[in-house]
Amino acid sequence: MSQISPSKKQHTPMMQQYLRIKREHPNDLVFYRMGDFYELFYNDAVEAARLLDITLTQRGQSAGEPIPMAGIPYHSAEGYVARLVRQGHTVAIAEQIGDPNAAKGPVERKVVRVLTPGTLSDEAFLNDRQESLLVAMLPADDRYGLAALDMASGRFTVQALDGLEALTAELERLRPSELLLPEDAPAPELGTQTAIRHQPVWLFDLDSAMERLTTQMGTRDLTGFGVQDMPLALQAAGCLLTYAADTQKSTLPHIRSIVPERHDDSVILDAASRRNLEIDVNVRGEEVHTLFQLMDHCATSMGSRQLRRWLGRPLRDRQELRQRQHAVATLVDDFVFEQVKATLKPIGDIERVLSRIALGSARPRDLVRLRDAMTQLPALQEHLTPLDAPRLQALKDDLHEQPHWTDVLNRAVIDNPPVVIRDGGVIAPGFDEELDELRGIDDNAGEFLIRLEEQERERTGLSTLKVGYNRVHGYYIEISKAQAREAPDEYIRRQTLKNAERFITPELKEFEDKALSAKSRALAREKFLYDALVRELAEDLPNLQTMARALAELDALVCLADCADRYNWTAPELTDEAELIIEEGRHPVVEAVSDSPFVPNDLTLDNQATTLVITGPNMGGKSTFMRQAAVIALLGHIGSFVPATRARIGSIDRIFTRMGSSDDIAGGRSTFMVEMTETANILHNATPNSLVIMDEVGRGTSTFDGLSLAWAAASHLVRQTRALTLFATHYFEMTALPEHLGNAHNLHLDATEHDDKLVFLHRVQPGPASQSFGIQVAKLAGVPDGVIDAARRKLDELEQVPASQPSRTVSVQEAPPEPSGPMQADLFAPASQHPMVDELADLDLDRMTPLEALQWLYHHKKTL
Ligand SMILES: Nc1ncnc2c1ncn2[C@@H]1O[C@H](COP(=O)(O)OP(=O)(O)OP(=O)(O)O)[C@@H](O)[C@H]1O
Repeated sequence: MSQISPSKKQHTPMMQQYLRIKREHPNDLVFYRMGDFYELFYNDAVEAARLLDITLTQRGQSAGEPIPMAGIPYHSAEGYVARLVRQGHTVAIAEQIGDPNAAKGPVERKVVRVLTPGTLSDEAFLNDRQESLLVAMLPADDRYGLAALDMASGRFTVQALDGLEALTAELERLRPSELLLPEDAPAPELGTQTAIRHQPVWLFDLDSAMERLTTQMGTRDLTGFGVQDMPLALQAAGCLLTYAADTQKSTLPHIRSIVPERHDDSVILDAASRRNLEIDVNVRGEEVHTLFQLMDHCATSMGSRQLRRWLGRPLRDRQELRQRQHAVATLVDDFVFEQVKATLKPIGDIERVLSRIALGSARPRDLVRLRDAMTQLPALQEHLTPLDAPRLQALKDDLHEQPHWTDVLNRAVIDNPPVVIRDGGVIAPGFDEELDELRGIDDNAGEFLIRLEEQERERTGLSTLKVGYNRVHGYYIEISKAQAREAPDEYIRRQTLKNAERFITPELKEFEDKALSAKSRALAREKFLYDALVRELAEDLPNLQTMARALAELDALVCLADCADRYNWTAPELTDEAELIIEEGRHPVVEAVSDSPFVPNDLTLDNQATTLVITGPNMGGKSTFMRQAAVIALLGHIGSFVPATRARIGSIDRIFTRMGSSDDIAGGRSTFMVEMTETANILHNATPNSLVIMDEVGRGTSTFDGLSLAWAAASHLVRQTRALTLFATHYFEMTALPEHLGNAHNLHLDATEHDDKLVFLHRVQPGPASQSFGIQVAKLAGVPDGVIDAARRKLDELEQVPASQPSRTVSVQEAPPEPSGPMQADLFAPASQHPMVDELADLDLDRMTPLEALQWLYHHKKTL
């Protein structure tokens, strides 16, 4: 493949210019503007041709070698750029900025913007219901500084994290589009959608970061933002801002504050729990059947993104939650939310419009959207004024009317402007006298030409004479070939066509000069007025951003009220105890997608009952019951109503879930290893205020190992951690736990056999389950009859195993569980007569090599 030749001298001047630009953007695909095309050269061309499936051609030669080239029409560039950026590439747009007529040599060109996955603000590139985040991360030992920016809204946050687990959880929550990290740091495990960019270490320097941040915020220091104790995060923030500003070639005026997100302020969900609870992506990584999808009835995309943020970061601040809840209750009353929602509906994505205004890339329709939003403010005021909720009143104040802007935008912009300002036709008549005058000349042109045509036809007596205009040759008088010879002498030939001749006259030329200059002057004037308007709006950004954020929050609150009404949710009582008490709770998503009626269930987790051991058949509803408890706790912590007739939700600090996982092949960990890693995390980090959900812990290994581990983990949670724990298991032996530990209780779900059919009741009852129905469920799942019969026979056989043999299960009475005693010995108690056990007891492990031990195991395994 042709490489860029190192010798610059031999290249054409244009190529020299290109290579200069390319040298500054070695890692970007450079879109080099040439007339109506963006051209890519050399390796960029090859890469783009492959990625976009466009033709790879050649453009002459430079430095004695052919130049590979691929071109994209300027008008359709947006779609191509979007595709490249979505695939994680970066694109540098080099525009012509000089005047082609004035330039000697190639027109001056400059990179005006670099488009990267995490720094987009254009509508065409973004998912309107989801943020696209640029995140920078700085590791130091086992601590991490993290900064996150949503370029399209200017929301900028920082946080300090302890440990890899916390980092993974945060990255899972933020799902960055692009991640910056020092060049010497290894990239963390992430979803494939994140583009990783290593940055020079010096970009993370603390002093430069402080300088950059204070300049950005226009403050002397950062004390006002409460971030001074987070140096690592600030270093990451500094690097992030440098990178972001560099891509936009702008100072990013819409970033006006830096918000610390402290771990302790929110209910922490680790990465696995976020996935298990299917908050905004389901376990298959899709958005269907998620809590977010169920709840997102927001009127605006700003509201949807706010709701997603709330769900992603449930809060512990009771005051804040109570205020939200009060607002939701007020909106539910008398269905006020319906009116407010209808008023919000016509409002566009003002948050993103304002960012484009700040970045100077706002389009005419953005201004119309802003105007339309402002038109709704009086109605919102009217709806909100009588409502007695402090949060709604605060929002009402932020949504005050904007008479100045409503007036200016109404006068300035026509109703349905074109997509871009390039060809004019955006500024309304009557807004600017000079523009009106220039347009007047242009508008009168039509009349003048008709008059001229009539006059000339009459004067010359030529019936085929007509006056016309084309872009290349300008105005002309056209006469058919047959009559052309009779054209008057002062007619000057301009163009010869097959059947006609075209002429110009001094009068028409004079008119042309005036009309064309009026046209281009009008266009220039219009662009000037448009830019001035955008600049003026940008100066009022703080006020306008407050409005946009209030709109987003109001919309999200209205959405919570809508859900409360639509799904029949109620206000939970938020308490400060370590408790979770639910009456007739439902799982909102299962309820919504299920054809059969959902069976509501109660739950009490408090200091008398910290652990509930849940047994019951497969498909009985254990996972659903546990998940719904977590979802209800989570909803309570975003200020929402919950799917239950009553709920008391204590102050929950973390939600842990250990549920069925798959192999982490990429990470080189088996199912069992993943399961144990997650269990270890819970045992280390859960507190009495944590909600812990354990589903079938231990099933990934042999029965005895699994049961022992499950038992030990559950006992630890009851005795040491005292976390609010739901523990579902298929080990019936686990139901003996409550006999030994007062704070543990049994619950079960049941099924009955009716006419040889299995009917799941889905009703949670006190006490342990009586049987497991595993074989019946297998039958239901379509396992062949022959296999089912064989399984039944095997089951009978196992159930008749004499007590001296290792049994399939350990009955409740036999169950070991002297909690303080050594678990393993107890569990093996019924099997102690087995000769292998005696032999095992006689082994002198201290004198055996690992290999000998392994050989012993192999030997006995063979005899099984
Ligand atoms: N309370 C309920 N009311 C109605 N249907 C329910 C209820 N709970 C669960 N279901 C239905 O039963 C199905 C199985 O539930 P779930 O996965 O919770 O069972 P499980 O006991 O955890 O099964 P397994 O032990 O095989 O994991 C759900 O997909 C749902 O359709």
